[in-house]
Amino acid sequence: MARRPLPRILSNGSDRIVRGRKLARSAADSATDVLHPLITITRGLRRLAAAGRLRWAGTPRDRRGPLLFLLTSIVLVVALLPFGPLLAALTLMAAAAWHGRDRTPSRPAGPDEAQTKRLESLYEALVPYFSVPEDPAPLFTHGGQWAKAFVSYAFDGTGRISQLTIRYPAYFTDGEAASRARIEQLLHTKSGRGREYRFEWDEEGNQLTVTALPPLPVDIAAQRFVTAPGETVLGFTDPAGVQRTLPVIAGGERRDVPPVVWRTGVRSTEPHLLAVGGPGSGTTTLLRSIALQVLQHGDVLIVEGGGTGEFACLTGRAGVLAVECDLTGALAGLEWAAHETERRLIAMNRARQAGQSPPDDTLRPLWLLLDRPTVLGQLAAAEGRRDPQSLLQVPLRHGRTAGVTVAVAEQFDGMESLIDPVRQHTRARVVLGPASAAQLEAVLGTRPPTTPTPDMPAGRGYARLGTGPMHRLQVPAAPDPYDEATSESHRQAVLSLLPERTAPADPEPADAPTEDRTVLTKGTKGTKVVAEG
Ligand SMILES: Nc1ncnc2c1ncn2[C@@H]1O[C@H](COP(=O)(O)OP(=O)(O)OP(=O)(O)O)[C@@H](O)[C@H]1O
Repeated sequence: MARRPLPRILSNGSDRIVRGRKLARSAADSATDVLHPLITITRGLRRLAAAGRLRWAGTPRDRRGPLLFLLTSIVLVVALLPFGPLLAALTLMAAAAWHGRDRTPSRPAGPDEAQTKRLESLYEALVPYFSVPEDPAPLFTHGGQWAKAFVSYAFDGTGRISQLTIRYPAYFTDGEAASRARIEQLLHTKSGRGREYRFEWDEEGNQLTVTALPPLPVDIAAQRFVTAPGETVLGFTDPAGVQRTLPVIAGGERRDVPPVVWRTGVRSTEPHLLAVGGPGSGTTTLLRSIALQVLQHGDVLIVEGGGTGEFACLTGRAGVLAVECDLTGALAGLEWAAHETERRLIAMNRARQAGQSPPDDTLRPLWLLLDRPTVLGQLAAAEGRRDPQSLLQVPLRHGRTAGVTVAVAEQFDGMESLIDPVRQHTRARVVLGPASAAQLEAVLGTRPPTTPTPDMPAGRGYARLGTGPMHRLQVPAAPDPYDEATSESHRQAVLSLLPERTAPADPEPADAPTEDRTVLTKGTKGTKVVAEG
C-alpha cells in the first residue's frame, strides 16, 4: 500500500515553530540591546525618585517649608540661566544613568588565587601519570597549562574541589584497574580527604570526572515504604544512581529520597540476597528491616546463628513461622522450608498441567532469613550433624518459581564457610561497614566507583543487584526494640511495624530438651505444619 504523506503541519510544523522561536528570541535580544540605555536611565530615575521620597519623609515637618523654598529657588535660577534647563536635564540623565547601572556583582571569570594554586598543584601531581617522554605535544608537562587539561571544575564553599573533569592522553591505560586506582588515589588525596568521591571514566572521550559526594541520609528509620508487592527497600542511595524516589518521613518531615529497591518473585533476576559485613556493621538490622517489610505480604522463617536474640521482637507475631536460634531448630525449620518449596512446586506444576491457575496455598511469599548461618554450620560439624546451609539448596534453586526467597547475612570471616549454592544463587549483594577493596570485589564482583567513606555509620555500605550498577547504600534504622541502647523514636518506629501477636513470646518450657523439641510453624493457609526436631 502506498504511504500517504503526512499533513504539512505535522511534517514540517515543528521546524517552523523552532525557526519562529529563534526569530523571536533574536528580536528580543536586539531590542534589549537597543533599549538598554533607556532601561538603565528609567531604573535610575525610579531609584532617584524613591531616594527623594525617602529623604522627604525623613525630613522633620518644621524644615520642610525652608527645604521646599530652597528647591524652588534652585529650579527658578536654573530655568533663568542660559542653557540652564538643558544642562539640568543632562545632569539628571547622567545621575539617573549612574544610579540605574546594574549593581549585581559580576561573578569572577575564573578561579581565585587559592583555587588556581590548587588546580596547578593537582595538574603537576598528575604529570608523571599522564605523560610519556615520547609524546611530542604532551597535555601534561611540568609548568604546563592546567586550563587545557581541566575541562571543567567547581569549588565548594570551603574552597575545596567539588567537581573536576580532566582530559587525559589517549595512551593512558584507562582500561587497567591498577592505573585507574593510582589516579583515583592521587585525586582523592589532593582534592581533600574526609569526603567521598565518585570517579566516572569516559574511555571513549578520554575524560575523567571526579565528583565529591554528599553523605547519605542517616535519619531515615523503618516505616511503611510505598512499594509494590515483591519490592523490598534495601536502603537509600544517590539521586543519580536510581530513577525513582520514595516519599519518607524523616526528622518529622516528608522527603522524597532515592531508594535501592530489590525485586523478588517469578520475574526477578536476583531472587536471593547475600549481605556481608564486619561485626556491628548492620547486617542483622538489614535482615530485620527486610522482615518488617515482607511481613506485610508474606511469611518469614528466621534462623539466627549468632544466638544473641536480636529477632526476639518478631517471635510469635502473625506471619513469623519461627525464630530459630539453635542448631536443632534451624535444621527442623529449614527442612520444613525445603519440603514446602517442593510442595509448592508440585502443586503449581499439577495446576499448570490441568490448565488451572496456581493454588492459593502456593501464592503467599515465604521468606527464609538467615543471620550468620556459618556459626551453626561449625556447630553441626563439631556434633557430626548436617550443615543447615545444605538444606537451602532446594529453596535457592527453585525458590523463584515457588515464591520462596532466601536472604543470608554473614560476616567476612564466615564467607569461606558459605557453601557454593548460597554463593551462586544470591545475586543481590550488599556489603556493609568498612571493607577492603578486595573484600568489596569478592562480594560485589567489582570495585565501587567511589572512594571509601571516611565516616562509616552503621548500615552504610554498597549494594549491587546482579550485574547492575553499584549503589552507595544506607540501610534504614530498624534496631532491636528490646535493646536498651535503642532510642525511643526508633523503638516506636519498629514496634509500630510489628504484626499483632498470635502466640506467646516463648511458648516452650525453658527446661524442654532441645532434641525432642517440636517446631510449630504456621502453614500458608493458616494450618499448623509440624516439623520434628
Ligand atoms: N541502618 C542503621 N541505622 C542506624 N543504626 C544501625 C543501623 N544498622 C545497625 N545499626 C546499629 O548498629 C549496631 C549494630 O547493628 P547490627 O546488630 O545490625 O550489626 P551486625 O552487623 O549484625 O553486627 P553483629 O553481628 O556484631 O551484631 C546496633 O546498635 C544497631 O542498632
